[in-house]
Amino acid sequence: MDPPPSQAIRLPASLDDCRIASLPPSAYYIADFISEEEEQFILRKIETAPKARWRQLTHRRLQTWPSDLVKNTLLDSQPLPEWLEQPVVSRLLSIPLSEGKPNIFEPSPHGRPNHVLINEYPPNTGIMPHKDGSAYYPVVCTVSLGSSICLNLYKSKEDGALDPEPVWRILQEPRSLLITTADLYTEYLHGIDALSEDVNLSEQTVANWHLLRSPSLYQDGRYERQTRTSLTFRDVLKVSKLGNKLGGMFKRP
Ligand SMILES: O=C(O)CCC(=O)C(=O)O
Ligand SMILES: [Fe+2]
Repeated sequence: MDPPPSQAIRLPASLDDCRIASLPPSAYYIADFISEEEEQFILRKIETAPKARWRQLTHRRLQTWPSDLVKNTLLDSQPLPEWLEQPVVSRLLSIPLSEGKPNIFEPSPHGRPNHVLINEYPPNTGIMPHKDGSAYYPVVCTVSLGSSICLNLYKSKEDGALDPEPVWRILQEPRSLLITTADLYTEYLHGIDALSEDVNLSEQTVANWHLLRSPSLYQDGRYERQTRTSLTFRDVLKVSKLGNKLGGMFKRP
């Protein structure tokens, strides 16, 4: 299965050009981050991965690449497979934060994402509001495939309880990239409602409305979900070179 030829995707000159202005710093949304051919290619790779790659939760299933974390640590020093590096990681690293500035992963420990979580959401499936925790550098890059879906952002109340009404909603279209960082990583929770359709979609209720590829699709305020697959690219802070250590243990003195 060969990757599709690199398409003429026109990326923004910098992330500044696609910042979601109505959110606290900083979140970025690029509607056309990959082509339809690239979307299909990645979906095929996920589908044809060995069955043992899938972890089945009650409603959702997921894959982790190159492997699961153990105590917040990436034990496997293997690189990501080529189909996750190209085109997504290379494109992520090619966009400067502002013109003339480095990319968003430049200050991260490994200078690039080293881990990808793949989540599959059939209609009526979501993910409970949560924070991503301390295992990762606080930059989250999410590529969406197959369907649009709404991500909700929540604020915790003073007493730590969750305010059940989301403060913002971000609509993620298929082939889009969403990047969330900083306060959105540390102070807010994110989640997806388990719905068959997203409702009440409008310029007033969707934070990234002006950055959408096809706002006219949501003109009546509703979107009936198909299966949406997300790829979450992050830099795991702790990487243990277990393989090398084991190699060392078996060396002759
Ligand atoms: O699928 C998504 O967009 C969110 C996934 C997520 O929040 C997570 O796996 O931590
Ligand atoms: Fe998350």
